[in-house]
Amino acid sequence: MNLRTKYNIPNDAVLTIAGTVGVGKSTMTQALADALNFRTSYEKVDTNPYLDKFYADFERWSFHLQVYFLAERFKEQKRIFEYGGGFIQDRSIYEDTGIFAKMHFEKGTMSKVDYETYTSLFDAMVMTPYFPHPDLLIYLEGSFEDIVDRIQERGRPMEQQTPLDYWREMHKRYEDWINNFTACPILRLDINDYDILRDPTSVEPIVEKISKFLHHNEKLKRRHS
Ligand SMILES: Nc1ncnc2c1ncn2[C@@H]1O[C@H](COP(=O)(O)OP(=O)(O)O)[C@@H](O)[C@H]1O
Ligand SMILES: Nc1ncnc2c1ncn2[C@H]1C[C@H](O)[C@@H](COP(=O)(O)O)O1
Repeated sequence: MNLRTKYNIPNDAVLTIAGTVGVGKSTMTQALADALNFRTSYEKVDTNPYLDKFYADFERWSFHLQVYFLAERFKEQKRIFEYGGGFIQDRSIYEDTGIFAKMHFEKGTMSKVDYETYTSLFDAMVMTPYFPHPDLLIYLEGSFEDIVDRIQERGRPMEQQTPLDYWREMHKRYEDWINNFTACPILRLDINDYDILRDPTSVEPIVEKISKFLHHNEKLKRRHS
């Protein structure tokens, strides 16, 4: 019996994985998709035409990059909807505005007019009753030191050349962001509590937690309807 059946995870569920750069979202996306036999929706890094340029010059490229990410994630959202769910999504659309665009605006690497144009586009596309929110956002968290080690280990040159302060600022912002996040239910996982790379059996307790969470929320929804 596969884990989806064993833990009674609805086959149309949409689970999104959130967390700072390098925390382990893509690795978790693959592990959960394999365990549940779900499709994946990845953030494509290698084919992103702006990412390298952005890391070399934040001011010049931050608006272009945000618009690109928004378009890509929106297209993915449409694909997920067309398949009728059953997806694990590598990074949520909410992080683009709540973390990245906001941080670049507040740090002065995105102009006010660009930020306002971007947020009004984002709000019109996403913050509407017509936009399907995920059933669960799985938030991965860990210490700044562990996460920087992972960024180093993965070795993307553009990220290695970025000052540590950038990652420190992002790490802090993520903590504030998740503590105020309300768009959908959240399951928080500490990266020290599992090791899906070296121990494939560690995915099962995560699926069990997801199941409990989804069914608990389902009950709450029924009670309030
Ligand atoms: N559970 C884990 N234990 C140890 N290393 C991990 C784990 N998950 C991911 N990593 C490593 O951390 C790095 C970043 O992981 P990745 O999944 O690409 O992160 P993200 O998608 O959040 O940027 C990769 O080198 C990956 O192999
Ligand atoms: N919205 C974004 N703005 C700026 N940079 C972003 C955004 N979304 C992702 N990124 C960057 C961060 C990483 O360098 C790569 C991939 O992210 P990862 O967390 O490793 O999946 O894209």
